[in-house]
Amino acid sequence: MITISSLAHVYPTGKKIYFEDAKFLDNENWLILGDSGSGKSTLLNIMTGLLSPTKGQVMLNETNLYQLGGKLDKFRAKHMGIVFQKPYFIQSLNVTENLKLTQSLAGLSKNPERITEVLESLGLIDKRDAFTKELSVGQLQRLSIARAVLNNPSIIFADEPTASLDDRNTEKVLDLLINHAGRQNASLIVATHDKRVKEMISNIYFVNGGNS
Ligand SMILES: Nc1ncnc2c1ncn2[C@@H]1O[C@H](COP(=O)(O)OP(=O)(O)OP(=O)(O)O)[C@@H](O)[C@H]1O
Repeated sequence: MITISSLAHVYPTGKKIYFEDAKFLDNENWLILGDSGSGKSTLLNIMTGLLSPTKGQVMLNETNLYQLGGKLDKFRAKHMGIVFQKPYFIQSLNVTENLKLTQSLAGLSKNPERITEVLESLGLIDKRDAFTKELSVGQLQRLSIARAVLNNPSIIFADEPTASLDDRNTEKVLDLLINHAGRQNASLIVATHDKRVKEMISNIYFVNGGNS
């Protein structure tokens, strides 16, 4: 479960954004909706520990993210899966090596069986030795999901995961995300503008920019 309370962020430009308190429970799928510029990415960055909020707190179960100090990066790698709008991978490593890196950044021991299992479930096993530049956009997005679910995180975040995908791949990618989150009893939190995604997830958290 992830809980946000009294969250607000002020950018150096003076732009202030306030966020309603919320609890996102295990096994729940949520959409983060809001107009362009309302603060969806800001919220995801705060919830993933990438942007320290000006005020308020983020608790993942019993852990207060912003009290972790130097342990935050390893904590994130172990307990959170993140799918970004544009997948980025280490170009000089192949698919399997990129996933091995995800295990080691979380301080986990090597688990090649888990890598095989995840690649199989995402239809990427025949690409295990390929370099990421050899993958299509849809395959890269599935590899992002592989990386996000690999360490069995308790929460999976996705920021506009379907923006560059056609209808068929959008449905596939969303199905896979929902499926994997469900299998792991994780919560899934998706920020999107995509109407196609809105039909597939029913819990909605609105970001209204908290104009002030
Ligand atoms: N680094 C920054 N410095 C100053 N202002 C910023 C910064 N990042 C975002 N903002 C401002 O904060 C507000 C929220 O931005 P954010 O990217 O979170 O919105 P969003 O809802 O994700 O938008 P979109 O749907 O267009 O991606 C916007 O007004 C934006 O201009």
